Amino acid sequence: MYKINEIFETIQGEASFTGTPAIFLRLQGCPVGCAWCDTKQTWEVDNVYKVSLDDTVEKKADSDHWADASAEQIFNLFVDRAYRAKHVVITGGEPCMYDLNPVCELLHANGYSTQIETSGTFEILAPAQTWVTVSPKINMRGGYDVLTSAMQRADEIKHPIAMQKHVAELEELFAKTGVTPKLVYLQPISQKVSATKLAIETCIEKNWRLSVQVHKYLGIN
Ligand SMILES: C[S@@+](CC[C@H](N)C(=O)[O-])C[C@H]1O[C@@H](n2cnc3c(N)ncnc32)[C@H](O)[C@@H]1O
Ligand SMILES: Nc1nc2[nH]cc(C(=O)O)c2c(=O)[nH]1
Ligand code: SF4
Ligand SMILES: [Mg+2]
Repeated sequence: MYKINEIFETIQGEASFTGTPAIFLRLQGCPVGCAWCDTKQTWEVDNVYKVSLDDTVEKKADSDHWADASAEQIFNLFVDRAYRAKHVVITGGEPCMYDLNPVCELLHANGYSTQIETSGTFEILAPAQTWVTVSPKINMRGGYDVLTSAMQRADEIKHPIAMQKHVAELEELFAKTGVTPKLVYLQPISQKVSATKLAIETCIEKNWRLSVQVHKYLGIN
């Protein structure tokens, strides 16, 4: 069973798949505790806030309500809701707290592509075809060995930044893990003007890419 915070259809607003119609599956629970996290409502799994699956679909506002669902229930819901997107983004919270093989395999068998957004603090349990976006949480909870294997598995790295030290810690991580990622995105934290300026300058300097959370500028989910 997966604990679902919300399910909605939108446009992927971050990194390589920006602009791609996608169904978002947001899972409940994350122990990492990033100060600037924009989905703090997903951190705790409180049984008081357990609701029915229908009550987690296309939420009007962020909430810490969640529902249990199996891979089959998730897929059936996509069909019932007549979602048209064929790309599924599994995010959270921290989705790698769950074994994502069952849901990804079922979705692949039914013609969907899958993508995971993860902090690299838990082992990634997902099929080889799944696109993995690692947003490495450096100096946060989670072991270094797990983070290294997540970096090796990653199809893209997406790093939220606001200060020069965030750039330095990313480069230190590349040196420490010996991983030179194919695709590196810098994502300004919370659309801050100074963070955006730093990200633009750094991307040009290092030939990395910019990810600006397009959905937030558009005011969509
Ligand atoms: C909310 S997290 C959920 C998935 C997973 N826990 C992770 O951190 O990758 C999804 C993405 O949003 C990024 N993010 C979270 N808060 C942000 C913020 N305030 N500004 C920019 N990016 C943010 C994360 O680093 C991650 O890349
Ligand atoms: N449109 C849209 N794109 C996203 N890309 C990553 C998201 C996330 O919260 O993980 C996200 C999100 O919440 N909405
Ligand atoms: S790891 Fe992801 S969900 Fe967890 S606190 Fe950090 S940004 Fe938020
Ligand atoms: Mg988001």
